[in-house]
Amino acid sequence: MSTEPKRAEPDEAAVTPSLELRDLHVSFATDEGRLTAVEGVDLTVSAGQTLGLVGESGCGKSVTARAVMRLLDERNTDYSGQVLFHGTDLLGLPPKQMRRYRGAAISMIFQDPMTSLDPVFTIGNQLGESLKLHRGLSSREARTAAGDLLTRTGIPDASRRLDDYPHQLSGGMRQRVMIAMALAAHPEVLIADEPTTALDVTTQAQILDLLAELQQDLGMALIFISHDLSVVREICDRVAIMYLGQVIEEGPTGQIMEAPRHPYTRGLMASVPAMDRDRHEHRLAVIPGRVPGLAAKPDGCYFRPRCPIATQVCLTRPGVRAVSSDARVRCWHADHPAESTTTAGEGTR
Ligand SMILES: Nc1ncnc2c1ncn2[C@@H]1O[C@H](COP(=O)(O)OP(=O)(O)OP(=O)(O)O)[C@@H](O)[C@H]1O
Ligand code: NI
Repeated sequence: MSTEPKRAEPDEAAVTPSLELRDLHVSFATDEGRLTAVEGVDLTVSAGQTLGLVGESGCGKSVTARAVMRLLDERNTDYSGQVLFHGTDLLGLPPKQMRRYRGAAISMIFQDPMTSLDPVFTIGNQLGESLKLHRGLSSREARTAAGDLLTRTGIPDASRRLDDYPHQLSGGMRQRVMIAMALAAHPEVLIADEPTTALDVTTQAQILDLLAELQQDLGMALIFISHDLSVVREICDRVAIMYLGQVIEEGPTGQIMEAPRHPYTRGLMASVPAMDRDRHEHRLAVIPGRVPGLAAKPDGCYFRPRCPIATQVCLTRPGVRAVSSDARVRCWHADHPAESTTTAGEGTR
């Protein structure tokens, strides 16, 4: 708020973005024709900042992340728009040059650690290779650094763990190792795609705390992908809510949580029991209906068939509107912020 005293550290506006997505579109050639999974996404994240990417299953969160990393199979994928890393458009890079960024300047961690850990090599071996490659360390230096990294991620008795294979570790420990792997190159941008979904509640909380702490210490820009608004509330500075490939609302976390404008965001909010991290099934049932397939996008506003306040105007596709200096929404009926629990009762215009 403008009435708050100025703090000593630079404010967000003064920081240049680490990563900027501009009008990103991602489509796939499929048997059903060309399907657009990401449609006009604009997002920015700066050093030291955490951006949450939220939405139900199939809304395009992972495709957005994988597009940034150029991890999608490019034989049947089309991109348009830009993914700017300090001004360089990653989408325009030849694959060879992209490899210099992927896993180095920009790193990603996944829900399932086994997708990034190789079962046939020890933890120390894998971490060490990454450290040698990205930081030019000798084998001996790499082993020491690997132990330090594991310690940093809260693995007890880290130097002994170096000789373990991934299957010898618990799920939570594997997730920590994966975080260590992702951090080995000192990335400027870290993308975490539902990194705690597969874990029990206690371990989830520990991993989230760890991520938040490392992000602060290392000053990374963090993109945190989740179904779960209650988790996002704890660690994200800003949130972008996605629906069917579009960002439908975006802004500072507090503002979005306290005064969501889009009916979809309100629905998500209403389905979050306070501070409860382990009841996905119950929550997702609260918004009636389900996310349509990409081959069956509705006319007009994509959320219209499920929306409690849709009117005639919603048959026309809404554009993005600024609702404050740093928040945007894609809805015809977003003029008045509402209590998060209120999803109905707004009249027509
Ligand atoms: N290679 C592909 N070819 C065709 N469609 C795809 C491909 N990859 C993803 N999709 C589709 O893109 C849409 C967005 O998928 P995405 O994985 O990004 O969703 P998400 O928001 O990450 O969901 P979840 O929360 O389940 O992880 C889905 O409809 C998915 O089926
Ligand atoms: Ni996903």
